[in-house]
Amino acid sequence: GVIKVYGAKKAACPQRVIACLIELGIDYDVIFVDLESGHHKQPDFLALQPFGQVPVIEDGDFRLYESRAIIRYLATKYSPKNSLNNNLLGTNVEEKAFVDQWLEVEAHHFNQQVYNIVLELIVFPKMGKQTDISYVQLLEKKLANVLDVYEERLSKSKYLAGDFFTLADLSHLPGLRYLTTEAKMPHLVEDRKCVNAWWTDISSRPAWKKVLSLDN
Ligand SMILES: N[C@@H](CCC(=O)N[C@@H](CS(=O)(=O)O)C(=O)NCC(=O)O)C(=O)O
Repeated sequence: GVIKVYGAKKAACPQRVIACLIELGIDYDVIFVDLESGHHKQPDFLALQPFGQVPVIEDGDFRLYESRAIIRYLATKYSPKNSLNNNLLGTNVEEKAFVDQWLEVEAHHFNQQVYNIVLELIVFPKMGKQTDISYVQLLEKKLANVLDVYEERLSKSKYLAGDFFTLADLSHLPGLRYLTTEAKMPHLVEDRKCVNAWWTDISSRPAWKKVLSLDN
């Protein structure tokens, strides 16, 4: 049956899952969860996801949350077997390990800064809360140091895990989009030749462009 994605098409972590579903050519339905109205904190949703966050997927009677766990599950279950150039999980043990390494780096180093930048620059102002500019400047500095590591890696490898696009690259798409648009920090990407070439490449993939064309 069709996979259900509880979330919103404009929300970063649901976008991570939807991009993966489209890359794999899997049918899905988004069940809108209105974060603005706090639906994600209501008992009916908390029964699906105890932390009150989106996305959650349902694949038949199998339910899963945490977007990075979801994309690993989808790629494992639905990747065309023995396909070389579009195996999102990597094609050998070392490459698979690099996919895991860079997914962890994205979650613990990259996303850590981007998430707080988005809170300070986008979420808090919507809630009438002041932006802590000096904290944003600290986050930007930390993120610059993280992206220097990416620049070094991408000077040696076309994609983070090797010669092909994998979940490690895909996982960065929502955060990099925020950074280069609403967060008004495109220089963090554009000032780094290899990071910029990588971002241009992965963000021009049809699946990601499809995600950006979805409403709500
Ligand atoms: N680690 C989780 C994070 C999910 C998350 O933070 N989702 C946000 C929405 S978004 O960041 O994806 O846009 C959310 O539900 N926030 C509401 C809340 O945390 O109360 C994942 O990867 O799924």
